[in-house]
Amino acid sequence: MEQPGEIKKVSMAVIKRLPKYYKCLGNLLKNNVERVSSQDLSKILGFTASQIRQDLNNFGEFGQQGYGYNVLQLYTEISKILGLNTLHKMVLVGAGNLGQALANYSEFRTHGFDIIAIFDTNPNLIGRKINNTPIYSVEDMEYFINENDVDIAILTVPKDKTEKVVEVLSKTCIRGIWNFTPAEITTDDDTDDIIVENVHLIDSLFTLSYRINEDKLQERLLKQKRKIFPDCR
Ligand SMILES: NC(=O)c1ccc[n+]([C@@H]2O[C@H](COP(=O)([O-])OP(=O)(O)OC[C@H]3O[C@@H](n4cnc5c(N)ncnc54)[C@H](O)[C@@H]3O)[C@@H](O)[C@H]2O)c1
Repeated sequence: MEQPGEIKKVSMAVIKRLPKYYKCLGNLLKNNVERVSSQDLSKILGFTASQIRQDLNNFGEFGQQGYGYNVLQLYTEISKILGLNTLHKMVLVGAGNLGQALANYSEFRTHGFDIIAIFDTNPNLIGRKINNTPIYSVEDMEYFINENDVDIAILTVPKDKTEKVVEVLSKTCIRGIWNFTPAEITTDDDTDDIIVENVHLIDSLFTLSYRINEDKLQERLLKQKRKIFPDCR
């Protein structure tokens, strides 16, 4: 049986829900809530209570019948699983529109993700600071990353520059790339050890568009149905 504190491999679907649990438990802690039931969590999060019990069972036997979950214990455990109990050093590559917006977002630091350097090729940017973080020449990136044991690179360079940057990153100790460019980062022998997480706002917008369309379609179908069956709800 899994003991609290032991970490086992969990599915990607569960991992994607973990930040929601983490934020929710954090809010409960702020409100001095010591324990919570899966039913309470279900009301807050919108997942079914049985889904929640199943998800959280991945991390040990935290829940007790009639007691629920110990909020602090579960919060601490999820923070460990998400790797939030350690400080992550990050660099940002590409200090343009998006890069500057991300560098100015102080919430990353609050959660232990510290952007310690920014790299760019533009001589007008090199030497300046964004949110107190210095911008260096991309020429110095490889040395800097290895010297400072950086974990994560945030990629906000133009699409056609991505491959070159990734080539350099693959020679460093970087473990993860948070890729905001539209470029597909292919993993070869060099980049195999680097985990890539893609963020595509456009995909999210398309999903929203699909849902709006679907909603409109449902309304249209309902209107047509009501014409034929006026009592239909
Ligand atoms: N993921 C998303 O949802 C999303 C949203 C908007 C933009 N983007 C993408 O993010 C990237 C940046 O967009 P932007 O609007 O900030 O562009 P931008 O042109 O304003 O900024 C790009 C920056 O990268 C720098 N740069 C160019 N080559 C470089 C290199 N080899 N090394 C380091 N820096 C280099 C440029 O000097 C510039 O400062 C683009 O690929 C864009 O398509 C993604």
